[in-house]
Formats: sequence, structure tokens, C-alpha cells
Amino acid sequence: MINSWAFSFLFLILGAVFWWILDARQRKLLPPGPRGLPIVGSLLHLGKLPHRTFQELAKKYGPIMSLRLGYVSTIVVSSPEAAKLFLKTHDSVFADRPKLEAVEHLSFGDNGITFTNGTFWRHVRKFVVQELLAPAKVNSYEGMRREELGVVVEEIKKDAAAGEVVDVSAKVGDMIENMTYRYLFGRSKDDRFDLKGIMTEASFLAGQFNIVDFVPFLRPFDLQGLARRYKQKSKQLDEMLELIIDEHEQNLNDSHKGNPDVVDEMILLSRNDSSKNHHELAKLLDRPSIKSIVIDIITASINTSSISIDWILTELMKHPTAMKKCQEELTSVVGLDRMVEEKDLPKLEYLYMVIKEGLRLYPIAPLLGPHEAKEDIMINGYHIHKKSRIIVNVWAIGRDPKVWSDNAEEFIPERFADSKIDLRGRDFELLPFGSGRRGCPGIQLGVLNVQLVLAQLLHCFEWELPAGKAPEDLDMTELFGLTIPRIEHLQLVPKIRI
Ligand code: HEM
Repeated sequence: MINSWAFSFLFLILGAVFWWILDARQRKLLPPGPRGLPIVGSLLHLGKLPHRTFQELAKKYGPIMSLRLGYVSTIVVSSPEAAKLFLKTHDSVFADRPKLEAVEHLSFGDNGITFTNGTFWRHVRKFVVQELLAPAKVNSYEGMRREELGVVVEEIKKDAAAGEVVDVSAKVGDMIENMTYRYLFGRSKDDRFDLKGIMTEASFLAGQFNIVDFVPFLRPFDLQGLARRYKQKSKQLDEMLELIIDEHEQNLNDSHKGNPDVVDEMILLSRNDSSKNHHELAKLLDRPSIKSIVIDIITASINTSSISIDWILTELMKHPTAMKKCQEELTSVVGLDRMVEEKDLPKLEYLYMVIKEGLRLYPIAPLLGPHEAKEDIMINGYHIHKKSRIIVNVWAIGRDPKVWSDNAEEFIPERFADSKIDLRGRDFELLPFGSGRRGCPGIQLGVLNVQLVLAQLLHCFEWELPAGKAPEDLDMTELFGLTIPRIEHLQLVPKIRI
């Protein structure tokens, strides 16, 4: 009997020693990184602009860095080679998203596309890519985009005639909002409610580092007050979306419309009444998931395109030579007797270089969306634990002098003149749309929006800063959230060009 007790005790001790050695070995095999504080780890050191903090830390610890955020082991990736390892070579291991408190509230229980995983996510993503964002679908809305842009150009012409200052950020934001609603809901902005305003606040809240996602036992205390604000936004969103879906259901009951909008497509699918071949998704799609998908598409499409346009136009105001080159190109490709058409866009090569340069310096999602390791894996001799949070710092990659030379911080579109680097996720130096399984499915529409709006604004107008403001007064500081808007709106004085 004593022998068996002694044996069990010895077995336990050996087990504990073995575990300790293994754990110590694994800790040793983690990528280098800062030692954090007990419990919170490095959470309190992230500052207001975490992408910049990570960029500084990576200079010390290297392109694959590990740090602890609360209880979450976090890997920050900051070079093209390392990004390729995580987003291409081992893409299947890192294609999951972590569970976040914000998503639970703001995305109606984690039913959409951006923050779901597994079978549901695969079916929704396939449906979105094949039906809602397919090139043919995107192209079928060319007339709608021409109409919306035409309205804005006319409004700006009136402002120009009156010599007024235009809030370009707000104008472009409203226009992309209208385009997105017509695509999703079949109608432009609904004056009954401010969906974009609420979505902007929700997206800002969702982008904050919420301590509860890293130290779960603090959840009941809601120390940052975020849960309270998520719930408030969620309630407002829910009321609006319920109304929108009810109206669509009613319309579908009354008559089948010609060109179904995105909400129609989803309702028809959920009723097994769709001509589209997505039977597996049809079984899973319900009202909360339709709401979630709508929210995800609004979040992913409005602020991304408009904020990108805003940054690029601001850089052009600071670089009049680049602005002039864009306009000369427009004159030669389009002529001065008509507005830009979508068919002109592929010929606007310099403008495309300007857009790549803008998105290199200001990738609207500087840390992409968060990824999570599905299993334990060794990468470059480092041990990455299952459930580790993976952060790809495309902000740092886009500004790395080793990749972009010593002028990496400067806006020089000509750097792309003899370069094959594109922004569609195949070149890991430039990842504004991410890459791999989680890469942006709306890239075609996103690039089209940015190209079309910039081309039209530069073709129809000359732009000047308001009296007393010089280019160097433009504040190029960003705010951090799910996206990074510029800290101030771009206010410009238009002069009619064509
Ligand atoms: C300039 C415009 C845009 C930019 C820069 C952009 C960028 C991005 C980025 C960086 C991601 C995350 C990639 C990752 O986590 O690895 C993403 C995801 C996503 N984007 Fe875009 N995007 C843009 C426009 C759009 C548009 C117009 C739509 C749809 C209408 C869209 C739909 C989505 C969706 C649904 C996801 C989540 C994909 C998933 O998790 O599977 N995006 N986008």
C-alpha cells in the first residue's frame, strides 16, 4: 500500500517536473518580445495608436514578436516575409478570428462573415463572394454609381460657384454611404435614421482594445464602459435593421422585383426561394445572421473606401506635382468634354500608382482583422500556441525602410513606376486588403470606389485649401479604431475644371 502511494506521489512529481520543463522550453521557443506586467501583460503599453507602438517594438524585437496581452498570447508580424508565412504558407492555421465581446453585441451573436469561423463562415463567405460581390453584380451597379457621383458633382459645382468651402470628407462619406445602401437595400440613405453615424461609433468602439477580451474575469466590471455602449448601439442598430428587413419581406410578398438587392437575395435564400445554389447556407441563414451580414458589409465597405479616398486626396493637396500629373493624365485619357466613366479607369495608370502609394502609407485597417491560431505550430523555429492572437502590422510593413528604402515615410507615387507590386494580396509588401482566406472579398468594389471617386473629383474640379491654410497645416495624425480616419475632416475650396 505504502509503495503504491509512494509510486503515485513520485509519478505526480515527475509529471509536474516534466510539464514544467516542457512549458519552460515552449516559453523559450516563443518569439522574442517585451516582458509584460503580471495579469495585464503589455496591454497598458499599447497607447492610443497601437499600430505605431507595435512598429516601434518590432524594431527592437524583430518581425515575429510575441507579447502577452492580458492572458492572450499575441504574435505581432511586421515584415513581408513573416506575413507570407502566416497568411499564405500556413494560412489554414491562422484563418480563424478570436471571439470578441464587441462582436457578441454589435454583430447579433457572432452570425455574420467577418468574425465567424468554421462551416458557417465558409458558406457565408462563398455566398458573399459568388453572389453579392461577384464582378458581374458589382458591374451591374455602374449606372447607380454614375448617378450618385453625378449628384455630388452638381452639388460641388454649386459650392464652387458660390465660392464655398466644402467638407470633402463628409461629402464623400455620404456618397459612399448612399451607394452602399442602394446596393444593400435598394434605396439610398433613409432619413428616418442615421445608420452610418451609429455604425461609425460602433466601428470605433469595436476597434478599441477591450480589456475583457484579454482578461475575461474582469467582464462583470465593464471597467472601460464598453459593454454598456455596445449594448446601446446594438439596440439602435437592431431597431433599424428589423424595420428594413420587415419592409423587404413585405415587398417580396407583394411582388418579385427585377434586380434583387442584397437583403432580398438573403431573404429569398433563407426562404428556400432563391435561384442561387447555396443550399447549405440556406439551412443556416436566419434573421439574426441576415442582420449580422448586413452590419458586416456596411462596416467593411463605407468607412474603408471613404477614409482611403480622404487620405489620398489629402496627400495630393500636400503634393501639387502629383495632383497635376493625375489631372494631366485625366485630360489625355478622358478629354475635357465629358466626365470620367468606369471604362476609363484601367487607363489611368498614374492615378493607380497614387492609390497604391496612399494605401501603403494609410492602410485603413493597419493591423488587419485579428487572426487566431487554430492549433499549435512551429514557425521559423518559434512555437506559436493554439489560440494565440495574430496581429499583422501592415502599417509597419508599408513603412519599413528595408522594404521601401529610406524615403518610406514620404508620399512618392513614382516608386511604383517600374514595380510589379500590386495591392491585391499577392505581394506581401503591400497588404491594404489583407491576403489569403481572410483577405478582403470586397477588393474589386473597394478599389473601384476609390478609383472612380478620386478620378471624378480630380477631373471635374481644381482644389484649393481655404484661405490662410497651407499644406503643412494639414494634420496627418490618425485615430485608431477598426479603421484609421484622419483626425480632422478635409475642407477644400473647389473651382470648376470641366
Ligand atoms: C478601400 C476599400 C477596402 C479596404 C482597404 C478593405 C480592407 C479590408 C481588410 C484589411 C480586411 C481584413 C483582412 C484580414 O483580416 O486579413 C477586410 C475584410 C473584409 N472586407 Fe474589405 N476592404 C475594403 C472594401 C470592402 C468592401 C467594399 C466590402 C464589401 C462590400 C468589403 C468586405 C469585407 C469583408 C466582408 C471582410 C471580412 C472577410 C472575412 O473575414 O472573411 N471590403 N477588408
